[in-house]
This record gives sequence, structure tokens and C-alpha cells, in this order.
Amino acid sequence: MAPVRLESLSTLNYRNLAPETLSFPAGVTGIFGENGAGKTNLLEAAYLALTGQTDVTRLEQLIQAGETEAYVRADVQQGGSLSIQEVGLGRGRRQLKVDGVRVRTGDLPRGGAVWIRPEDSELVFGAPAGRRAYLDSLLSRLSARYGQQLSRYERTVSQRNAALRGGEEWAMHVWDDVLVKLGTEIMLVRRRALTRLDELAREANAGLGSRKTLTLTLSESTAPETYAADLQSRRAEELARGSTVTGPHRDDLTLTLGGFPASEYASRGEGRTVALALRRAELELLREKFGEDPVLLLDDFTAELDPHRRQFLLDLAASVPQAIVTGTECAPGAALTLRAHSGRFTPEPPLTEPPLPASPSLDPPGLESTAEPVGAGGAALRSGGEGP
Ligand SMILES: Nc1ncnc2c1ncn2[C@@H]1O[C@H](COP(=O)(O)OP(=O)(O)OP(=O)(O)O)[C@@H](O)[C@H]1O
Repeated sequence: MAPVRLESLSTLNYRNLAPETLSFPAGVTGIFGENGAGKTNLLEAAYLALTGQTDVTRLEQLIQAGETEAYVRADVQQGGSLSIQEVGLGRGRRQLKVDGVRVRTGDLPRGGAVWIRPEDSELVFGAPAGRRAYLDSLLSRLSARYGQQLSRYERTVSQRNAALRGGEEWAMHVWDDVLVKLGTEIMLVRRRALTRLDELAREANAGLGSRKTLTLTLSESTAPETYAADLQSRRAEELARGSTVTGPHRDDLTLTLGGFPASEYASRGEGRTVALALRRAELELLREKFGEDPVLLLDDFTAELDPHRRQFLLDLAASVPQAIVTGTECAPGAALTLRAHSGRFTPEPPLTEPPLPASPSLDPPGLESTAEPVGAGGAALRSGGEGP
């Protein structure tokens, strides 16, 4: 399969972005500008149009204040053919189209894009839901069936919870059968994928200069062999709480660094390195599955203050067929440089000189920079519900 290439991106009423169409060449596009200029919003819009995924809790957040609808269009080249991917956003609803035909998220090119951003540290330090979302988002792109079964499973959990709250104990054996079937499939796919993901993330973490070994394991609340029995044995508790207490929706992706849980023991700098390793592993897994690189969206490479880590990001961007790299300063070696200001993007002459070196770090290369706090918010991406 040929690489996915973003030819152009158009937006209308998307956050603070001015309505315009931007063209992107192969290679690196560098976007720089002051804080709040709209750099992240542009990458977010590109990711949405390329993958159909967003992590906002309410779709309205994406619509420009004062407007009721927004629109994003990506013209995407793959294997010599151009397709037009459109996303329409309204209050609580989203509509995807490819070449004018309505589709679901799973119908978009699944190797589409990888988005790396400073908030990814929340994958390490945040709640299990963020790590589950990372895993589920990746697996849904690797396998359309996984995405479908996951949606069915999540729907079943919420319907089963409603039945539990209604005290419908008599109906539980029916819900349990569906839940065990779907949940078992999800657990088995996660287990299979984790073997390779663990290897890739470990390699990437070492490549980033970390001397501590990174290990990824699944902390499961149940197992395929015992799932049905576990549901039975916790029936009284579930009826009392009105919720399903066991199954893959309660699992965690445990990150261990040098033998200790990264969420509790890693420094901020080590955490950022682990998060980068997870994204690098995601990119590799997509590349292995689809045979070509996704578009790399790299948000704020300047936020990674450690020179070694910053270089790792720039090398990564240079190694893929297409990358869009944002920062408060220009990315060196870009094929196209755009200056962001108030939601607009204007071409600038390319930067030929390397940027000023980052302030020297007291940490060993690639490790433990504890500079500025990371942004809050969700760290991983999931597919929202399709529009009606
Ligand atoms: N729905 C919305 N309508 C209008 N403006 C919005 C909306 N959502 C966010 N914004 C604004 O978009 C602006 C740009 O945000 P963005 O995160 O893209 O900036 P940025 O260039 O990445 O900045 P930084 O360098 O600080 O990361 C912010 O000032 C924010 O208030």
C-alpha cells in the first residue's frame, strides 16, 4: 500500500482557524508562531480529517465560538489516487464522507496519521482510561473488526448497567453471554498486539537514551477463561453498584520503567520519554501493518526541551514521507515553513540554519528534564460516536 499523503486541508468554523485551504508538500512542513496562534488546532483538524478521531469530550468544543457547525476537508493522495475526506460537525453529531459518500470511522484509511503532542505525558501519569484509549485507538486502526467489536462491547456495558440499575437480575444471563463473547475477543486481540507493542516501545525508549527498561503489560480485571464465572460471583456487588465491575473496560496498560510503575515513580522527563516511545511504537506498528508510513503530526517539538529528545523528534519527522511539525520556533530543514498568527498560516522563507541550541540540560542525554509542566487533558484518542 502506498503512503497516505495530505495534499491539502480546508477548514470552516473550526476552533480559531480562519477559513482557508492549505497545501502541504511531501517532507516536513514546519509551522511556527506564538502561543495561541492556532498551531495545535490545525494539527487537531488534520488528525480528525485523516483518521475520523478526536479526544474532545464534546464535539461543540471544535466548533468556532458563536457558530453552530464546522467543517474540515482533507484531500488525501494514496497510491496515485486522490480522495476527499470530509468531516461535518454539529451539536453532538459528526458526519464523515469519503468522495461524497457517508462512511464510518473504520472506513477511512486506517494507517492515516500519528499525532505526537506534549499532552501525551498524561498517558504515563494520567488515569487508566487514557492508556486504554491509546491502545483501543491503535488497535481499531490496525483492525476494523476490533473497532466494531469494541463499540458493541461498550454499548453492551452501558445497556447492561441500565439493567443492573433497574434490578433486572433475571435478564443478566443474556447480557453476560453477549458481554463474555465480545469481551473475550477484545482481551485476546489486546494480548496478541501487546507482545509486539511492548518490543517496539522498549526499543524506542532505549533509542531515546533512557537507561531504564520500559515494559508494557496488561493489567486485566478478568481473563477469558474466568470471565463468565467472575461475572456470576460479583453479581450482588454489581446489582448494588448498578455497574459492570469486571471486563476489558476496567483493564489498564501498565507501564513499568526499570521495574517500577512509571505512573508512580517516573520523573516528568522520564515520563515524556516513555510517552514518546509509545507514539513511536504506534507509528512502527501502523507501518508494519500497512507497509507505509502514516502522516506524522508533531505538535510543539520545542516543548521537548532536552536537546537529545528534540533531535529524536526532528529525526523522526525527517524519516517519514510527510510530517507537519509545529513549534514556537521554525523546524530546521522544512520543505515548507508557515508562520501561524491568529488562526492564519502564511508561507515564510525556509530556515537554512539550524535553530539555536536548547538551554543546556543538567540531565544525562535523553533523560529526566523536569522543565515546564505538561498540559492537562486527555492523552489518547478514541473514536467518538458517528453522527445520526
Ligand atoms: N471553539 C473555539 N472557538 C474559538 N477559538 C477557540 C476555540 N477553541 C479554542 N480556541 C482558541 O484557539 C486558540 C489557539 O489554540 P492552539 O492550541 O491551537 O494554539 P497554539 O498555537 O498551539 O498555541 P501553543 O503554542 O500555546 O500550544 C486559543 O487561543 C483558544 O482559545
